[in-house]
Amino acid sequence: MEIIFKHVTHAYEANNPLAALGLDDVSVDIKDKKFTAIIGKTGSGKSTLVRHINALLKPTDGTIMVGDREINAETNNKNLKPLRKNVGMVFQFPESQLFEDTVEKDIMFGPMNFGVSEEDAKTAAHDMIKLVGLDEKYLSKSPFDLSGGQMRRVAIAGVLATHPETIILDEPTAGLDPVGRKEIMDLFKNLQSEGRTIILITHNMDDVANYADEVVVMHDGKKIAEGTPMEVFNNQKLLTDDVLTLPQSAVFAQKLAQKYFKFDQLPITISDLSTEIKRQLNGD
Ligand SMILES: Nc1ncnc2c1ncn2[C@@H]1O[C@H](COP(=O)(O)OP(=O)(O)OP(=O)(O)O)[C@@H](O)[C@H]1O
Repeated sequence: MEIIFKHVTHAYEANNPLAALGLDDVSVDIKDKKFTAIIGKTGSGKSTLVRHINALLKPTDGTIMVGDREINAETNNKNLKPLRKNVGMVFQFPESQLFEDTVEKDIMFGPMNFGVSEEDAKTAAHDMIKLVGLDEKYLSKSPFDLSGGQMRRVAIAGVLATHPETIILDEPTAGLDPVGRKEIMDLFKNLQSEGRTIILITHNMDDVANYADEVVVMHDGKKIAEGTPMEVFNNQKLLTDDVLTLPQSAVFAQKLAQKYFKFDQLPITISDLSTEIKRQLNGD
């Protein structure tokens, strides 16, 4: 689903003209079926931006088009269910939202809340637990007997069980080990290849380089850049202004460029870097 922000401003403290804006005149087009990463320092407005997509927050000014649904300052809270069914949101530490006494009931909660029958919700729970890489035997366990990584997967399964077309992830891998992180990121990339639109907030620049098609850079409530990961990580102004950090491969390439190698564009993934090094060593 295409999501278009048109001049969106969000004032958390509308009555205080001195307070910083959560969003300041942001226009951005998040493309259908793409994997878009939202990056920027702490407090730059990333979470505020994505919370407008399912109308958890309403703009003070401007509009957001989510498919053909418009969200603006006047949008009321009635009839938001179709939107929220279509836009699944995985918050930071989603396991903190688990509350049922079995994993199965927890995963079924979302679909049943959206009017799906108990039988279909059960089927969804069985399908989704496998999709997130857990055995069906976990369905009868208490979510609170699981490890942190397993709880995270159950919480994600609960969001996926409503079959949202767009999935918003607010640092979904925070606190996971590298293997757990890669498995979860690969899962989201697979969901994208099945036709979902993925929006990821992250502080992990390697995940941006490895998984995203598009990047939006936020700073002080404003969108200050957008483009492919290659374009954004090679944007000298962003680097000089210290608004973003680089993926590890690009940092390594910068070091190599001080002595032995020359890069017209900084490689941003291990595979790009090794291809470029091989090319230069062969004198191509
Ligand atoms: N509930 C709130 N009330 C008042 N101000 C808020 C509220 N939530 C966020 N803000 C402010 O809005 C601005 C943007 O915050 P936001 O949480 O969107 O940033 P972020 O980029 O997601 O940060 P982080 O990376 O730490 O999650 C910050 O100045 C923040 O202090």
